[in-house]
Amino acid sequence: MTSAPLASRLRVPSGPLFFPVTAYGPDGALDLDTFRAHVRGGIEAGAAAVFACCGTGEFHALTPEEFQECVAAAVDETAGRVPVVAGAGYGTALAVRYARLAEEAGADGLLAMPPYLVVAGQEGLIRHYTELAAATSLDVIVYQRDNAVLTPESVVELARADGVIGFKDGLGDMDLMQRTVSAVRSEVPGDFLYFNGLPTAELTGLAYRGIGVTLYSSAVFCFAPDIALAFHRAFNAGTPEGDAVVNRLVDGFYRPFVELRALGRGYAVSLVKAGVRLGGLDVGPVRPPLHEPADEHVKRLAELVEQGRALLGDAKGTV
Ligand SMILES: O=CCCC(=O)C(=O)O
Repeated sequence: MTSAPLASRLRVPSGPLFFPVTAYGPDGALDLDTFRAHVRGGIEAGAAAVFACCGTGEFHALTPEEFQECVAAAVDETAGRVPVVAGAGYGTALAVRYARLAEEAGADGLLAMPPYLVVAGQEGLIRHYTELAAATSLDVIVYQRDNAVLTPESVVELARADGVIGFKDGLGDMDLMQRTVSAVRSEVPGDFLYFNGLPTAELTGLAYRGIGVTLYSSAVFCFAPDIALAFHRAFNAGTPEGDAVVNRLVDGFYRPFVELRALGRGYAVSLVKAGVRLGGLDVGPVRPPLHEPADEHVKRLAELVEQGRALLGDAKGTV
């Protein structure tokens, strides 16, 4: 068990960053046993970190009590082998409450989900994230998406703030992200972490690597860990052979998956959860306001996973 700082444990991950789904029983109640099995399976498959109760984990749908139970279960299942990062969101008061619940549950860090509803200005967003980082001993990764879009100047200020160790981009504006990476590199000494945090981050992995962002979140790891691991190995090889495998997986699996995911609102969560069920673990449905994917889309997902696995034979031995 290591007590190394979170940033050093995430900087060069030995495997994918795992964003588990949250399991519910037939009655819609939290199913901790199945959630534990899902987390255990991801760790045994090679996850380098567990990001519990984040977007894919339906942070928005959990009560504070359920949130703390899930984070504690993830901490227990990892047993210090890999870090557990927990979501913390809504307005500052609630985000701080979630942060304290995560700290009590033994989490190693926080992923700062966007504030709720309001489209705040930069001054308010900076106050929000710095107050969240000051509220507990947990380091914070700021998550840019939806109503939480930051200017490069704001990220420079946050990179200087105590307890803010990284920035996860879920927006996908490469011009903005390049200007942000450049501004922080020019003005803040140290090694700030950046993550490609798009819903299916592997699709744009090479583009983000081109601007120096090599860390990414993997939702595919939830339901097709073998495909996500093959991608991770090839992507991190940084060789022409590895990049050729990356492109084969993008062409034959990730692009068609992203195009399928685009067919339904909330599919970045509900289709991933259906994929976990296809793999044999009954994690239950999504909670409202999300809805279940159409049967034909789930059938197509099963076909895509088989198509992706067929590509793994080609990748064997390449990386
Ligand atoms: O690529 C996966 C995105 C997962 C994520 O960012 C989240 O669950 O919050």
